[in-house]
Amino acid sequence: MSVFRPLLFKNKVALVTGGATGIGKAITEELLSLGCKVVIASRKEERLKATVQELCPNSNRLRGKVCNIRKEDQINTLISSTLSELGKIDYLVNNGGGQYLSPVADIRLKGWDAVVETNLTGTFLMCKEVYGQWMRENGGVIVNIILDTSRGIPMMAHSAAARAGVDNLTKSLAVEWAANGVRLNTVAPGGFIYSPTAAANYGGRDVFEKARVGIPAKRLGTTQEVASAVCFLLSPGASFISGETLKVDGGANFFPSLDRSR
Ligand SMILES: CCCCCCC/C=C/C(=O)SCCNC(=O)CCNC(=O)[C@H](O)C(C)(C)COP(=O)(O)OP(=O)(O)OC[C@H]1O[C@@H](n2cnc3c(N)ncnc32)[C@H](O)[C@@H]1OP(=O)(O)O
Ligand SMILES: NC(=O)C1=CN([C@@H]2O[C@H](COP(=O)(O)OP(=O)(O)OC[C@H]3O[C@@H](n4cnc5c(N)ncnc54)[C@H](OP(=O)(O)O)[C@@H]3O)[C@@H](O)[C@H]2O)C=CC1
Repeated sequence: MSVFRPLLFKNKVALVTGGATGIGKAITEELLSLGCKVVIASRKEERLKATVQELCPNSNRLRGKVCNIRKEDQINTLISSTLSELGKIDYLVNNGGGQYLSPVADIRLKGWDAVVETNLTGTFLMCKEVYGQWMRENGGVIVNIILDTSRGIPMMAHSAAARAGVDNLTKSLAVEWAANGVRLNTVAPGGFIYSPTAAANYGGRDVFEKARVGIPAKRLGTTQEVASAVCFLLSPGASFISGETLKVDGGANFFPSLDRSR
């Protein structure tokens, strides 16, 4: 059950990238339950269709739109078509993203560029376009999902660099756009929020289970727990919070050792 008051969200329009799977799907579910209209956007049409069918089969409060956030023209169309269909964009959640595991020595330039384009440039383009087409005149709230990069991320250095860029971009925009009524914050999940799609990218549930020892709470995080943090930051309850980074990691950042061999 939602911990938020539905009235605060009723009839708001939210755009969630990567909203068909994992954390994004949990955010979508929470926003729908609060009365929002939601547009989910990502590359694979079949995932979008399946999620729309599962969560909202009999209404058009949930729409899926194919968009690769590495493509500026596709982002432009995503924003303009959302505005022409739904009339406004109150909330943007930049959740779509990812990377692959590799030591830095083996990362090729093409792979580095792919990860930076997806996570940093994609977020920059989404923010810039939604601001230019709507939020500059009308205000709004943006939440960017990153990884917690505060101690670096060995084997994911490309993504860590890109996500740290998103974190800092968020702070700059929070200042630049404050006078236009736009708030932006970052949510930084610790490494191990279990979802089937996330696990599939990293060798299955076992890889996530092994991380428990490094988490003071001794359990994995859930996608719903990330969704709650996102909805708090979107809500009027956070109306004087901007440029902040909220970690959702069960205290893992403060744990002295992430030695996963124990
Ligand atoms: C020890 C376990 C740690 C678990 C940590 C858990 C914490 C984090 C969890 C999450 O982030 S969950 C989200 C996971 N989801 C994803 O990561 C999915 C999205 N990922 C991607 O789409 C890709 O990783 C991408 C690189 C961002 C985009 O890939 P795409 O295939 O679209 O790019 P291309 O342009 O085709 O490839 C460019 C280039 O990139 C290199 N590369 C891509 N994938 C890999 C790979 N798996 N291994 C090595 N290299 C890869 C490669 O150089 C590609 O060029 P070519 O060699 O194919 O010419
Ligand atoms: N699970 C975890 O432990 C953690 C996850 N995160 C981050 O949270 C976010 C959600 O991850 P999670 O739900 O776990 O994993 P998922 O793999 O389920 O989510 C990634 C989503 O991003 C979308 N996506 C990827 N590349 C693009 C692109 N170029 N354009 C548009 N959409 C794209 C994918 O859809 P499609 O492939 O159809 O395009 C997918 O829906 C990601 O940014 C992830 O890195 C951060 C910390 C920890």
